[in-house]
Amino acid sequence: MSSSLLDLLVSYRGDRTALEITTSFLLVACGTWLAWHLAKVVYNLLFHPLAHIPGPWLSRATYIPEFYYDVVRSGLYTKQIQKMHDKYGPIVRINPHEVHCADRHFIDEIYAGGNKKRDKPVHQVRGSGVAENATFSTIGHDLHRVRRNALNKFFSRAQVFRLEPTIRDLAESLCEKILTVGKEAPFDVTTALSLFTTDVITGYCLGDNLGLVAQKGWEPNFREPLYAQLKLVYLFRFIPWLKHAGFAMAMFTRRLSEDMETLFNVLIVDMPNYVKRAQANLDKGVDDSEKTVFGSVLQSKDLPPAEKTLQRLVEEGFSLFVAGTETVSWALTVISYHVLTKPEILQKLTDEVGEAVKANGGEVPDWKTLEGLPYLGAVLYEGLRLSYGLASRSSRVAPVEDLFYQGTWTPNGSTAEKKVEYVIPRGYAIGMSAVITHHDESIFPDSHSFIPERWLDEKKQHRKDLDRTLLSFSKGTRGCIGINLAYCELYVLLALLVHRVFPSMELFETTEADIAWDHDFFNPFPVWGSQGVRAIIRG
Ligand code: HEM
Repeated sequence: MSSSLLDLLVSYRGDRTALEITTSFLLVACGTWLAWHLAKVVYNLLFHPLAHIPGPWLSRATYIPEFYYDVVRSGLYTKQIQKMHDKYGPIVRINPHEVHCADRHFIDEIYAGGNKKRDKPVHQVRGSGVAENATFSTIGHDLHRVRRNALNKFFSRAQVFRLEPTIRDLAESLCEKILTVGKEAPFDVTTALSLFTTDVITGYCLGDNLGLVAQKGWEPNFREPLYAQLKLVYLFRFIPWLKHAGFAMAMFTRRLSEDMETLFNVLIVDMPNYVKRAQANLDKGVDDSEKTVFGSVLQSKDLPPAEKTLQRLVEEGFSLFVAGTETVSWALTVISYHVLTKPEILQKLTDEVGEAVKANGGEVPDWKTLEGLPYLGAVLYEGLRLSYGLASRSSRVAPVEDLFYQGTWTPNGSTAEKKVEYVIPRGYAIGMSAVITHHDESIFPDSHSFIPERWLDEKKQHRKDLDRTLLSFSKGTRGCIGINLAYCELYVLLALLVHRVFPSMELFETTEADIAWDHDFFNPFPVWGSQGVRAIIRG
């Protein structure tokens, strides 16, 4: 405190020292702060609209447990949520304003489609970093519908069929690269696959792929920089302004790593240029709405001009880039691990794909034909189940209707089934987590094992009832828009890997711990210190 201010304070209260006045002021401020928070705790526990939902008192009263487990302990809150379900039942309150559900029968209510309105919770969306105006991060249902409709056509099945030859070329090139570069030294499988997924998404959405598969080795790639961004998502939920500081810092330090430098060049230099190019083409009357996502969005008649600004489109592009790379490469990594460690599964898969290749004149058939191969499909679905998509919960808010939950629960140590009924009032978040639902033993027995056969019925047909519980792509109006593109990539690349690469590929110093979910930052992460899934080409 400056001496003139001290003088002033002393002159006002001559009988007390400035120190005493300052101390009193601080005590009053702290007391008010404490009283306010205590009042909030009492309100949250006793009078809040979610007060009737069970859960640990500290989670019902404050965000402290979520902050502690997700930020301080790094992505561990989902595990605590699992424990809460074990103790309190299928519906639990995990923070003052949010409920979590572990009952698959409620999926269609939470992740509703059609005309039911579903917002995303603000707390969750804050984690989306700088792409806060992308479709993925849109909070309100109505704005989300407008933004998503503008993208829908570009991600339709018909559009993916049109671009399948490009995906196929890249998949063939990746197999070639693995077979040659993979002979020299063990390589990281996820990184190799992410070169393909990055090229696909940039080629598909921007019209130009980045040429990562075509480059000589595995570097540069975006895996580490993207993971570094993901590791901040929970921190941003609690301190949202940090995302701008974090972005500025990353800009400042980007020259420290070649990968970071390349990623930032794509996001900050290339992405705006792609938007400008699409706008220039539109102005010239050139129709590239089927070639680039920006061309498609700029031509949308439903989207008002405010939604077509350079900044918003760059954020949309950034979000597509992130959503479309790690998800696909992680699913294929998990599948590769299981197939290569289970000879009987590899054999069945090789036989089925081999037959299809024979019937197709020696070539791996197209996506449509591959979709008809039951065992290949079963392996893919089982891989999607155990790679989870998003590992952290994804919640929805029903803004104009209360949700009624009715279910049953048998508490631990009891044999008696209890009826459970709750109303989740409108305006409050409720979500589920794939890492919990995908281990519901009532529908996926021996759920931690990789068993493709569970997806096949007696007639070797795909079991649709299991699909209804698969949350890998989420469900409803906010479900994955890239699902067709993802399936095309997964079918085509997996069939090529089985036919051409797996016969000479061996895992290198890799165990199940390298793929099993240990913690999460949106995406699932294996145990700290994991060296990743590594492999080498023999012979
Ligand atoms: C195996 C691959 C993939 C998985 C497992 C996956 C999973 C998911 C999940 C779980 C969501 C819902 C997110 C939420 O609830 O907040 C989602 C949304 C989304 N995904 Fe995917 N995804 C995959 C591939 C792709 C691809 C290739 C793209 C391509 C662009 C993509 C683009 C998106 C977008 C834009 C959204 C937001 C949709 C919206 O909010 O309307 N995803 N994805």
